[in-house]
Amino acid sequence: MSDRRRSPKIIAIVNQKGGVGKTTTAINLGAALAEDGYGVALIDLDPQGNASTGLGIEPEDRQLTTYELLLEGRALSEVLAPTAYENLRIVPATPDLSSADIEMYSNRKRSFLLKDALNARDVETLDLDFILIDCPPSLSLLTVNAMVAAHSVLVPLQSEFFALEGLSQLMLTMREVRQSANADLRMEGVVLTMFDGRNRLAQQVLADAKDTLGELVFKTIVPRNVRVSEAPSYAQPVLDYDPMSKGSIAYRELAHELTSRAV
Ligand SMILES: Nc1ncnc2c1ncn2[C@@H]1O[C@H](COP(=O)(O)OP(=O)(O)OP(=O)(O)O)[C@@H](O)[C@H]1O
Repeated sequence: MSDRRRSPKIIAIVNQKGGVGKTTTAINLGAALAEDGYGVALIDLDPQGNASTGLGIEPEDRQLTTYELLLEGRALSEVLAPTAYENLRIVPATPDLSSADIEMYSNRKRSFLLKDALNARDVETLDLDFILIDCPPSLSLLTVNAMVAAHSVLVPLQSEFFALEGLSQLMLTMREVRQSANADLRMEGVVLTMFDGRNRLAQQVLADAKDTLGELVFKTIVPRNVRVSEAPSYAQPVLDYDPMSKGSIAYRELAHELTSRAV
């Protein structure tokens, strides 16, 4: 581990399109970073709670969740749950979080609730290098909270028709957040997911993404790989379920690409 920070780097995993690989990337990038010895906390900010399920947190074990972190003043240290990986912990989510958007609106600090929770003093004592935030498929107040709290945004992009269409709206939201609440918010990068190199459309999406976004496109491309899609039903990251699968190799590469940049 090259650069152990006192304050973790906070990365929001965002795409308002559903089913593009946000949760899969949060779980497996988190697992790959943890495998490399980094301390990682994954915050499940999606009321579907798929990241929590995918990491084996049973619904009955989700007493303290992202909801309590955001709306009931619980500290990160209280709501973090262990996973099978020593270095990977998670703040789980339940469907309760779906009402958070509405409840937050009446709060004057509604966009800053997650930032305030992650700025609390206890966070520096938790031995964390990265906090990954798995966002819901919308640009709702929950996602805005993630962007306000984060140092950077990582966008999983599924290699399919219209993949790039939603990006301009996402960039616009980032610009608004920069202007109003988080001037330093950076684009960490765009990672192509579920990529099938034999598919001409996928190749076209990759070419278009590189044209539009240049260096912001990660060199690592996550292939479509059935082992990746099987792993959540065994409540495991694919890195555990099938360590040598193409999906596992890609997520390890993504972790290396991320950490080889200035953190
Ligand atoms: N590389 C991959 N190869 C095969 N299947 C994949 C891959 N990545 C993700 N999937 C599958 O695609 C589906 C959607 O992925 P995922 O849940 O990560 O997307 P999401 O963007 O988090 O969805 P939502 O917007 O609903 O939160 C899941 O069934 C997942 O297992």
